[in-house]
Amino acid sequence: MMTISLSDAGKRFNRDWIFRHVNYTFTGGNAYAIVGPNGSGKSTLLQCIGGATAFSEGKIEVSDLPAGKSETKQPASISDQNLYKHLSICAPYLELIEEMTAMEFLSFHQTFKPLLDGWNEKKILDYVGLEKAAHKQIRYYSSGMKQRVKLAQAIFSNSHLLLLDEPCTNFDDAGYELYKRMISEFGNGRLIIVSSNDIEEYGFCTEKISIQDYK
Ligand SMILES: Nc1ncnc2c1ncn2[C@@H]1O[C@H](COP(=O)(O)OP(=O)(O)OP(=O)(O)O)[C@@H](O)[C@H]1O
Repeated sequence: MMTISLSDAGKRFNRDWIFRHVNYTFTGGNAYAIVGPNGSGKSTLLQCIGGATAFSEGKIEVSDLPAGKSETKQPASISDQNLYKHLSICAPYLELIEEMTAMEFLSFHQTFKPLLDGWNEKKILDYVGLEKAAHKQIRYYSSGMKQRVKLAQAIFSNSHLLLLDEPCTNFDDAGYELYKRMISEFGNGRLIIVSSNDIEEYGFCTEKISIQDYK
């Protein structure tokens, strides 16, 4: 079970503080929404949690208790340098490798981040409705199709921490349905943090963090 604790965490760019004094504990098996207006710092907080960028002040502590171990055992703490091994992320600023086909991309990606047990590239592309485009270069995909690949890559990676930044960008109604189905089928037991302003994207989250409370 993964736990992430933020103590007095803050982030600034140059002289501007984006958020400060965040004291919060995220625990595995739960889903959290980070909400706030455009430019308020939702993506920045998510990137700091994922270790893509550092907090400017405060502390982040991450621990993970392997499944099946007794809760009384001391959880293993995870260093900042190792956190990336435990997480997967879907975000607008992360690029796909457009020269590859979706099949090649998932295949490449799983060489450094294994897929969920029992899944392979073909099964995943079938699941997300891209079976006909599986062997087409991603550069020829529509924006919604690209988003399906991004989301599939994050959700079907075998990770305990799932960071979703505006996960339904460019989705049509069927895309939203697919997203909800994926969360309910593959979200259990994971720690999920969604950064979004769209209730359709974060409606399943049980906890809500308003970034405006940390200005
Ligand atoms: N690398 C950077 N250098 C300087 N300022 C930055 C940088 N990245 C983000 N910012 C600023 O930090 C603030 C928060 O940006 P962020 O992208 O986290 O907001 P957001 O809440 O996710 O917005 P949106 O809802 O539009 O996605 C913005 O004012 C932005 O201009």
